[in-house]
Amino acid sequence: MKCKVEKSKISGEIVCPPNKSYTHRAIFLASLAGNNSKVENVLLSADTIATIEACKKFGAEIETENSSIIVKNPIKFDKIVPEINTENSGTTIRIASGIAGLFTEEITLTGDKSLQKRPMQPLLDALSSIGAQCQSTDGKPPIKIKGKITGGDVTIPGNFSSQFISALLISAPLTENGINLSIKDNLVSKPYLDATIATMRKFGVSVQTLIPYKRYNISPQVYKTASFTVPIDFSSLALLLSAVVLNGDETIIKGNIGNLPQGDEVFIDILEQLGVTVSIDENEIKIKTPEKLKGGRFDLSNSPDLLPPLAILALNSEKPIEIVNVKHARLKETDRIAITSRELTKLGIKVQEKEDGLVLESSGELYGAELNSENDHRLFMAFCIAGMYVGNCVVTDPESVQVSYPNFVEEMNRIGAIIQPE
Ligand SMILES: O=C(O)C1=C[C@@H](OP(=O)(O)O)[C@@H](O)[C@H](O)C1
Ligand SMILES: C=C(OP(=O)(O)O)C(=O)O
Repeated sequence: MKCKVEKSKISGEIVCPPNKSYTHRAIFLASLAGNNSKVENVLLSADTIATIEACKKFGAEIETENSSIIVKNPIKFDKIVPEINTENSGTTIRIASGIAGLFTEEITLTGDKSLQKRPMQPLLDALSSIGAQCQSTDGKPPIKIKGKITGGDVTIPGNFSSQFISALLISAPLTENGINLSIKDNLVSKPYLDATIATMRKFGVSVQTLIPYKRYNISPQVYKTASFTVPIDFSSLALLLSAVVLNGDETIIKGNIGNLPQGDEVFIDILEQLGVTVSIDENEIKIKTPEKLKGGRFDLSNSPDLLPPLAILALNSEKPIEIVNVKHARLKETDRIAITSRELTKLGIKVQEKEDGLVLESSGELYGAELNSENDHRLFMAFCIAGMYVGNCVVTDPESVQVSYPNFVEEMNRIGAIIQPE
C-alpha cells in the first residue's frame, strides 16, 4: 500500500493519542496484580493489543470497556503457555520475556519479520544468570524461555535498549530472592526506566535506586490492585508538533498531559531551541513558528523516537540540524538513521549519516519523491508530514500506523492534510 501526499496546510483542533509505553506497562502490571485492577484512557493499537493478548495467554482474565481495561484475575504462573506472538512490538516481547522467566514450563516468544531482527541476547543472558534456561535464533526472536528465575545479582549492558532493564525490574519482585541489578555501560533511553519505576510504584511495588541508571535493588514484593490513567503520548505529540511547525496555522493539540515522566517531553525544549514559541495550558498546546527554524545540535540518547519528527524539521531550517548519540535508533522497527538519511535525501535535504546520528541541511531546492517508510510507523508519519510541506510525494506502508496511531491519516485529513491512499 502507498499514500499520495499533496502540499497541504492544517488548522483546527486535534487530540493526541494516549501513551503507548505507559499503556504497555499498566496492562502488564495490572495483569500481575489482578483483582479488578483498571487501566483507563488506554491506547488501543496493534502494539498494545499484542500486550493484552500476551497477558491473556499468560492466564490473565482481561475485559475491555471503551478506552479502559479491567483485569478480573491475574496471570497464572502454572498455566501451560506454548507460544506468544508479540507481532511488531519490542516493548511487549521484552517485558513478556521477563514474565516468562517466572513460569516453570518452557514458553516460546516470537514476532513479525521486523521483530525477528531485534536484539534479545543481553536480556536472555541476564535471565539465564538468575535461573532461566534460554534459547534464541542468533540472539533474536523466536526465543524460548524456561523458568523459574529465583533472583539474586544481575548485570546487564544498558547501551542497546532500556527495555531489557524494564523487563528485569517488572519481574524482580516476584522472584524468591528479589534482584540486585547492575547496569554496565551507559544506559540509553533512561526516562523509560523512570516510567517503569513510576508505574510499578502505582501498583504498590517499590524499587530502591542505589545509583540512578546504574544500580537498583528490588526486594520480593506483591503487586497490588490499582487504577491507572494513561497520560498523553509525547512521542506521538512530537509528530503532531512537527506537522504544525511545518504545515499548521492555527492548530491546537489537546490531551491529558499528566505528570508522569516521559523522555520525549524534551521535544518542547528542542522546538524552543529551534525558535518556536510553545504555550501549554489546561491540556492544550499551541505554538508560534518563525519564518525559518534556527537549526542546532541535539542529543537524542534519552529520546530516540524523536529522530523522525526532528529530522524532517530540516526542511524549513536556516542552519543544519545535527542529531547525535542515538545509535540505538538503528535497533527499532527499522534502522531509522539509515532510512531517514536515504529518504530525506530524495526531497533535496543534504544529509551526512554518522554511526550515531545525522546532520541534515536543506539545500533550498526541494522535490516531491516516493518515500519508502519500510513499514515503520514513525517513519511513515514523519514522511507524510514532510510530504505535506514539499508536495507531490508518495509514502509507502500506511498500515504501519496501526501499531501506535491507528487513525493518523483520518485525523490529519480531517484538519486539512491531503493524504490519499492509492
Ligand atoms: O520502554 C519503552 O516503552 C520504549 C523504550 C524505547 O526503546 P529503547 O529503550 O530500546 O531505546 C523506545 O524507543 C520505545 O519506543 C519504547
Ligand atoms: C521502537 C518503538 O516501539 P517498540 O520498541 O515497542 O517496538 C517505537 O514505538 O518507536
